[in-house]
Amino acid sequence: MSGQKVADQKWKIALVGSGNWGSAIARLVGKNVKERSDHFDTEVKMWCYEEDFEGRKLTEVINDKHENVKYLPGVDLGDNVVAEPDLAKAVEGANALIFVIPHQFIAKTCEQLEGKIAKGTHGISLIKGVDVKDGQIHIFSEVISERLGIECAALSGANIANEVAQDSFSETTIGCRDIDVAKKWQQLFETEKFRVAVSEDVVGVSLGGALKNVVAVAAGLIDGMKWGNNAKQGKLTDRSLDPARLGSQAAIMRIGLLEMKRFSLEFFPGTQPDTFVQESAGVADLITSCLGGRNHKVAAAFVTKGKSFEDLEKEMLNGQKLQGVETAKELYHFLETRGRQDAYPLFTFVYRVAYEGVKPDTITAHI
Ligand SMILES: NC(=O)C1=CN([C@@H]2O[C@H](COP(=O)(O)OP(=O)(O)OC[C@H]3O[C@@H](n4cnc5c(N)ncnc54)[C@H](O)[C@@H]3O)[C@@H](O)[C@H]2O)C=CC1
Ligand SMILES: O=C(CO)COP(=O)(O)O
Repeated sequence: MSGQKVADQKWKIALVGSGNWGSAIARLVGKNVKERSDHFDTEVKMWCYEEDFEGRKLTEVINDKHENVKYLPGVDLGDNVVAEPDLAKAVEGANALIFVIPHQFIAKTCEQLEGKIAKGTHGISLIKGVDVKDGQIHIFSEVISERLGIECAALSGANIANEVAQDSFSETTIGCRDIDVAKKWQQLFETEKFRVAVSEDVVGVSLGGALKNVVAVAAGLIDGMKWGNNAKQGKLTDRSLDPARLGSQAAIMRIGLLEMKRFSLEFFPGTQPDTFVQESAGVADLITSCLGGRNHKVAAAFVTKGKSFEDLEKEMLNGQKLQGVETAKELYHFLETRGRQDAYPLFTFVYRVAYEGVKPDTITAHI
């Protein structure tokens, strides 16, 4: 592709991932490439980490029904989205890769891809999390870029997969330093109902999505503590917010947002503080996740059911993965190596509740 302007290149897309968000994005991208076939190859490969589904291979069922019956049931993915269990085959011939797997699996997945990706391939990470190793912290665009030797942008925003899959209106942010490449990604993802803004702040876009997951856990704990009576009366719903407690939620979001910003500026100098307030990847994603995401839902159940996060993830998410609790652990260990846990009381509190048995109702003594 060298020498050719990005706008004139025809991109062939492959997704590395096929979970709840992966499938919703595969559907959206699948529709767009059909409509924009001058710019994109019309087949979209989707790598599936293979598993059995009711006695059959999940990939076979997806390709038969054009539906990810496990991770996005009831949604037509389109006949040009092709599930592929072999990672190397899934990315073969693609020159644009969308990375969308739970963050704990990216290292292993990159390991399998090393040496298999052509120079000049474009990447974008939709993963919400951070990579912490040997006292160092990185965003996943950097990890992918370094491991695979390709440029990698980021996409993050207030995007609940099931809502995007129903074409509800929402916004997102692409972080990409090369404006021509950013425009091409925008052309791939944007629809009338899925608005895509572009920012050069790849780090801010990535950290907004990663860090808000920890805050969403705290928000869920708050809701869980106030749900006691409703739960007993059988009125508990995924999104039941007690109107009398909205101030508590707002307090968690405000405190959380400040920690997110402080953390980003301290450890990723050059992050643009405006990203957190102006972009969907910042405050909008924080609000959405604190009101309605999986992290919030499971954290509320942690209080009401008294089970571990690990057990609740298995029980409530049917194979989908929580990112916030794992991220809280990674942040805690990173901060510990620098003696900075006390500067981030909310992040630290979430870690202590999840892993050290600290009681959620002591939150106000900690933050
Ligand atoms: N679901 C959502 O609403 C949104 C999710 N995200 C982010 O996108 C990323 C991916 O999330 P989802 O697509 O929702 O995934 P998910 O939470 O549905 O996770 C299930 C996926 O993980 C795969 N998996 C399980 N074990 C694996 C392994 N060992 N190696 C590789 N893959 C394995 C499963 O096959 C399945 O495809 C996460 O970082 C998440 O925070 C971002 C925006 C919205
Ligand atoms: O990132 C998300 C919404 O933007 C989804 O958050 P959860 O993983 O908590 O569902």
